[in-house]
Amino acid sequence: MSKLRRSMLFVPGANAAMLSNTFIYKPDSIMFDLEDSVALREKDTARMLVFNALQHPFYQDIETVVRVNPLNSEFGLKDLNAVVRGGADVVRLAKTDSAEDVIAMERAIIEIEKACGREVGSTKLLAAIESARGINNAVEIAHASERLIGIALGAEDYVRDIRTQRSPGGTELLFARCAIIQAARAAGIMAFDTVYSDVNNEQGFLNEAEHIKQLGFDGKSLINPRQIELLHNVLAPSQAEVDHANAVIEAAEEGAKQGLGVISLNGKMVDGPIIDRARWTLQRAQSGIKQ
Ligand SMILES: CC(=O)SCCNC(=O)CCNC(=O)[C@H](O)C(C)(C)COP(=O)(O)OP(=O)(O)OC[C@H]1O[C@@H](n2cnc3c(N)ncnc32)[C@H](O)[C@@H]1OP(=O)(O)O
Ligand SMILES: O=C([O-])CC(=O)C(=O)O
Ligand SMILES: [Mg+2]
Repeated sequence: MSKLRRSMLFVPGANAAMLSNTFIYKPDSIMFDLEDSVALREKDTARMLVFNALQHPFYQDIETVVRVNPLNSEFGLKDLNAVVRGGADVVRLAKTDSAEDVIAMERAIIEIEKACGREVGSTKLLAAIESARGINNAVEIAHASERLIGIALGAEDYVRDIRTQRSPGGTELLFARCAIIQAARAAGIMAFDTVYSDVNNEQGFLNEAEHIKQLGFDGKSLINPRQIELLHNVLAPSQAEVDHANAVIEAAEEGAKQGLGVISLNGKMVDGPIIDRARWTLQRAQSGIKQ
């Protein structure tokens, strides 16, 4: 079973209090941020705080992702050094516009891994696409490095770039979301949706979570711990789905004994993709059932 990455919680890198206790909320991944949530005058402090947090025992049993500043900024290479040496599992590239951005980041990581004795290839990458140009290049970006665990949408920057704003139904993001899903699946990597910024709007968050589940995303970037359980519950299969998946597997096994490739269950066709889907539902159920 591939690693679960339903919830990836952003934590502002300069916020010492949040850095010291975020692990208690148990998101699937913690995403320390050195980029847009950190003020310019706090960049150096944030880098040091995140470097220390990465090495703390509390963060050894949870996946750590760090969003670094772009390499062409004055902070990018310093961030990368701290993050790779600190032992982050994954580096998140912000504002990825092209495959070259990923390749440049990979080259820089290789140098640092060699210099600090970290196994070459052990630092994974996650590319966030946040512009029209990036969406146009999503396929190349998704294939740009063996280190990529996935690609993600960054919608706040994206809507600014295409000159609109986010709406409750997300019409303005449909093209970008589908482009990301398509590119990720074709490359065999994961797809992550963007943050929902209206923190106190629980119903709006739930609607968006249902929408991105239907589109096929593996998970979503989050900005607040209250969003974690809500998201996990939306992404979990219901008891009825689990019961149906078990019935499909049983019927498929019975059909296989009789040498049948396609069978009927309660008047509905069951064949290869439907059986695969049932197995996937049962795998997801191991992490919880919808309440
Ligand atoms: C467009 C982008 O780039 S998005 C990515 C960058 N942005 C971020 O990282 C923002 C992360 N989120 C936050 O900073 C905050 O959640 C805010 C500012 C959005 C809302 O803050 P608040 O209104 O204080 O949140 P809330 O009242 O729900 O906080 C409850 C508790 O959760 C903690 N908390 C809130 N957000 C986070 C977080 N992202 N990570 C860890 N802990 C958090 C608070 O410190 C508080 O803890 P306490 O009870 O021990 O005092
Ligand atoms: O990647 C995200 O979801 C957050 C972000 O930077 C954006 O929306 O611009
Ligand atoms: Mg952004």
